[in-house]
Amino acid sequence: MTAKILDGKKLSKEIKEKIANDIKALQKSKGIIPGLAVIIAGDDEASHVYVSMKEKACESVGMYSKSFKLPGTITQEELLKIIDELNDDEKIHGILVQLPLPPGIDERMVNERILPSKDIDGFHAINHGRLFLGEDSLIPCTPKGIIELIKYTGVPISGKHAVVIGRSNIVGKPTAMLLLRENATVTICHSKTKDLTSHVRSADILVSAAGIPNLVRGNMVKEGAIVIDAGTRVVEDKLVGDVNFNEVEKIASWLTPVPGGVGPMTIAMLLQNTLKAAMMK
Ligand SMILES: NC(=O)C1=CN([C@@H]2O[C@H](COP(=O)(O)OP(=O)(O)OC[C@H]3O[C@@H](n4cnc5c(N)ncnc54)[C@H](OP(=O)(O)O)[C@@H]3O)[C@@H](O)[C@H]2O)C=CC1
Ligand SMILES: Nc1nc(=O)c2c([nH]1)NC[C@@H]1CN(c3ccc(C(=O)N[C@@H](CCC(=O)O)C(=O)O)cc3)C=[N+]21
Repeated sequence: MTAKILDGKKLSKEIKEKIANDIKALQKSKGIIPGLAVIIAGDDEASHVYVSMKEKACESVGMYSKSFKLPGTITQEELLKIIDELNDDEKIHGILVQLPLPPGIDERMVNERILPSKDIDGFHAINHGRLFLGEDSLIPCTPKGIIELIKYTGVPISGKHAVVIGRSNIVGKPTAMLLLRENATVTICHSKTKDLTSHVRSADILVSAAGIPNLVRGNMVKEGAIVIDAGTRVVEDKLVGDVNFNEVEKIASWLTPVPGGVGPMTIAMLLQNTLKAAMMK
């Protein structure tokens, strides 16, 4: 079997076109232009690249965006003050604080300061809690994008065995919860998992979000599985995922590339969440 490529770039483009139309309609009916504020502290090069991608994406769909490029020496108090101002800013519907933050700043405290209704990353405890309760909420962008990609295959999720590698609060855990919501039987693996291969081998749907290149090899994957590679790591100036693409391509039914898979979907979902937050007003 040769896997069909799950093209996140193409799907994200389709989603962005729909968002652009919805924004026009919202502006016409209610006079609202969705606005996103992105805060970045420090001068990590990769983070700045992501932030400029987000700015460009906002512009491409007609969204208002405002970026705060802060020095790595910013104090927690100063950062919290900016969030307070943005919470009160009528033009801003979504606030994103680019992670990781400089050392000494409490990420949880910062995320909890964002109004849950403006938390378009879905990292506030209220939004995590709502997701776990199965209530409507702002859902973290990467997990949301992963589910969209799986749905795009047209293969039903219900009753399938889904294996998620990784249990972080921003990718692994919410992805597992969304798969459960779609009625998959879910296994979560992590660094202490014994015999990762035996779990992965029984997966009809595999999502890898560990950040370890070559973690998933061809001989670990079940014939015909859907494989989503959320991992990203720069190796010799190239962006690589967790999955050995050439090996797994021969076994899986569907496979996401890196780049061009989960990454562009994350950005599309960020815009979708900002639109949703603006529409909730
Ligand atoms: N494309 C995109 O839009 C995005 C991509 N990413 C990428 O996704 C990956 C994960 O991100 P994030 O969740 O923030 O990362 P974390 O480092 O927070 O989490 C990594 C997870 O992988 C687990 N893990 C590490 N090594 C192994 C192993 N050998 N076997 C099984 N599990 C393992 C860890 O287990 P334990 O909990 O035991 O430590 C942990 O749960 C990264 O590569 C990141 O760059 C992230 C966000 C967005
Ligand atoms: N508060 C917060 N929210 C985030 O959503 C968040 C964050 N912090 N910190 C960093 C991670 C990482 N992240 C990515 C987004 C897009 C791509 C993406 O579009 N990547 C392209 C390639 C880009 C390249 O070539 O480097 C792709 O995979 O095709 C990747 C990674 C969002 N993150």
